[in-house]
Amino acid sequence: MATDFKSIPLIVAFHGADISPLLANWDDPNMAEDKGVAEVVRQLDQACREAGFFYVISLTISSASFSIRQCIVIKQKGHGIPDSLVKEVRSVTRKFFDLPYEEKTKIKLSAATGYRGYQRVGENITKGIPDMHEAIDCYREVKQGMYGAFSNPLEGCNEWPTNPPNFRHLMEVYISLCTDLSRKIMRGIALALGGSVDELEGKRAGDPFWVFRIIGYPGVSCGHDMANSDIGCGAHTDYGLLTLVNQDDDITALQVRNLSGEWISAVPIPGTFVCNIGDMLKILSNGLYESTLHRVINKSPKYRVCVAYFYEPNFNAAIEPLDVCIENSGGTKKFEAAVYGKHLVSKILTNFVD
Ligand SMILES: O=C(O)CCC(=O)C(=O)O
Ligand SMILES: [Fe+2]
Repeated sequence: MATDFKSIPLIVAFHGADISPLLANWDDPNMAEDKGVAEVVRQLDQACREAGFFYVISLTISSASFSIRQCIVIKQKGHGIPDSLVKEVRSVTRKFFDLPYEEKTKIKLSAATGYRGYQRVGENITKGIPDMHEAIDCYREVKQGMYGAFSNPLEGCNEWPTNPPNFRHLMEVYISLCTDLSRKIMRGIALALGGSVDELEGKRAGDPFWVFRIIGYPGVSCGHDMANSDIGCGAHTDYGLLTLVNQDDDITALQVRNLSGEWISAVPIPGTFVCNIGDMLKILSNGLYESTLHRVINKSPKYRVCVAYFYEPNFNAAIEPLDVCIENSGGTKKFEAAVYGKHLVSKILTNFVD
């Protein structure tokens, strides 16, 4: 939202590049001195300032059809999420949503399940309006009394379907790989903000919470009542640090708002994640980075699948602007400290009607 961007910047991972990559050097304490890393960090900074959204690509460059001039280059080694797994995650998601409602609702989300599980189309609410999507919501486990009273609503284990049979295993492997990838990207963002490599670890996000949404958006001809709303997911910002969106390759539906209020499509690029920054990173950066408004409208006749992984701070972290960001943004602290878990719980409690 910070500028009038007209497209989402691209960050590319590919074989054979001679630029030393952020992802291959992520655990090197001196990684900031690597020229290749410095270039990635510069471009991450630009993407976060201008759009708050960027693509990360895991294809070989020859199979990607876009202008290399726009790309931020990261070598593939160390990326860690095979494209076959990324696709399989969408494929089992589609199989689950294809099941009859009676089957899906066996893992129904409710206050009693810690807001984990399946929700039907229209059950999730954004700013008072039902969203035209169905979903399975998952969160990192919260044990009873783990963080005190404020975490009570989220206590519980995830509700996984038994059909398709490999669903849970696949998703858990995927979540773990998304956590690793996000941590590496956040190291680049920490440097981009002028902090140390581990600025966004330890008490801030050394033990990161995660949120995981498995989402299906009916197409316009799928028989759902579109009279009330054709919005798959209403305009919102994400709550945490960094989101990795794994979307269908053939449907353009995710839209991102720029400074003048235009909605810019995050056109799918096969083999990529769309990444965006959340409210907690906006606070940490003292507003240098914006958590950009986005929404989803599926105007296609086809059913759209999206699997969104959200990398978050420690659940009980008090998040406030980094000193270096206050200095770099005029010296005034623009946000008071916010406890991440409280922010999350307050959002979740307004997302559902009883
Ligand atoms: O469906 C998408 O592309 C994005 C979904 C989203 O923005 C969210 O779940 O926060
Ligand atoms: Fe979102």
